[in-house]
Amino acid sequence: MTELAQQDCTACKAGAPQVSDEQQLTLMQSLPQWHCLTRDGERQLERVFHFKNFKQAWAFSNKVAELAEREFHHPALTLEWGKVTVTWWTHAIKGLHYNDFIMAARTDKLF
Ligand SMILES: C[C@H](O)[C@H](O)[C@H]1CNC2=NC(N)=NC(=O)C2=N1
Repeated sequence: MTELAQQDCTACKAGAPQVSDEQQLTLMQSLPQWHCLTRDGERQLERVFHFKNFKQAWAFSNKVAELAEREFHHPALTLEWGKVTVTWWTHAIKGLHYNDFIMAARTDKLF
């Protein structure tokens, strides 16, 4: 099986299937630093990345933003001194699509 981070996102629009609970369990094994939570009824993937200072956190958040724009799939990013919280989910389906797991794996490669 191709590593998650090597896979490409697929075009996703309203009506696309969310990943099942079983798929989620399997996929999360490749993302040990991430956790799955539910906010406003929507499943999301989230990881907090830690840095020595604000400047390093800022640089990392820029890299994630550039990745998102390239793939046209965008996270929530919370930038703080020494910390970046990255949250992936798919707005169009109000939950988790396979793309979100690919993007989380790609985010790990930027760290
Ligand atoms: C208008 C809509 O948000 C856009 O078509 C794209 C852009 N980036 C996106 N990013 C995420 N995470 N989910 C989306 O549904 C999404 N849709």
